[in-house]
Amino acid sequence: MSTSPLTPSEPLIRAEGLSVRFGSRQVLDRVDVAVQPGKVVTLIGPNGAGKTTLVRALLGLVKPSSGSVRRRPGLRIGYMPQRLAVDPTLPLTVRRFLALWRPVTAGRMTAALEQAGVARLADQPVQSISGGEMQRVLLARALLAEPDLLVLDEPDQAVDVHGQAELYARIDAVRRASGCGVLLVSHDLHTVMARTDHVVCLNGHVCCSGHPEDVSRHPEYHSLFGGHAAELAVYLHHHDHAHADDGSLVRTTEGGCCHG
Ligand SMILES: Nc1ncnc2c1ncn2[C@@H]1O[C@H](COP(=O)(O)OP(=O)(O)OP(=O)(O)O)[C@@H](O)[C@H]1O
Repeated sequence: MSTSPLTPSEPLIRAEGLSVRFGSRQVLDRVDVAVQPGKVVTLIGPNGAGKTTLVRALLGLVKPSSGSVRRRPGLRIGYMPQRLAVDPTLPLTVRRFLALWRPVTAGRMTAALEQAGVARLADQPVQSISGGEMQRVLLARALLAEPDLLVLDEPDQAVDVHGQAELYARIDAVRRASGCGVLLVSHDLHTVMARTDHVVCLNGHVCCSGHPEDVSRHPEYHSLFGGHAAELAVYLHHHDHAHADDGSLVRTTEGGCCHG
């Protein structure tokens, strides 16, 4: 198994045979995943499946017990964690909160706040903003890195349905403008299926992975997500097309396979 850095013709980041143990408990078992520039890869799986652990191992925050994580040299990663505790006693505006981690120019700060749709909150105390607004502030924080790879751990939690659509539109706009790759953890199967290039269905190991439509037909996906999976299979059945760059319809083929 190679441990050398990835070249420009390879993905931005790649995990191969990645296993993680916490004490005697094996949380990840020989997981393979890779993110290409400009593509969205989504990790789905039940609670405790190891999604956050996989993200943290990719970021170098958790040490694998075996396997490798390789990156392009100099890869800039913007990470939006599931949550970030803010000390309620610290008098911090959103702007100052965002500057806690790295020196930021005023122009970069403004751009990140605008890209995340929170420019109007810049001078509000960070403790006073809502949960959904905080998610977008955390997106702005990830964007300050000017990332080649945006890693978003459940960005849609605490966000209402309207807010979710807007949040995903913003993430999509960033991806299109910068060409960054996106690695997403989500429990929102509808969003995953509609907005993802590649899905990895995780439950300690990779149950199945591939194009969302292919994964939605996979028996392991159905056994993990039960009734929700069936609803989506019906929904997806009518979506046997894609859109070309000019907006025209392109029929896509039925079938395909999943890779475990
Ligand atoms: N630092 C740690 N030490 C011990 N066990 C841990 C640690 N981090 C995670 N775990 C355990 O590993 C398992 C996987 O956790 P993880 O947070 O990766 O799951 P997840 O798929 O992200 O779950 P969720 O959907 O609930 O966020 C859980 O059982 C968790 O308790």
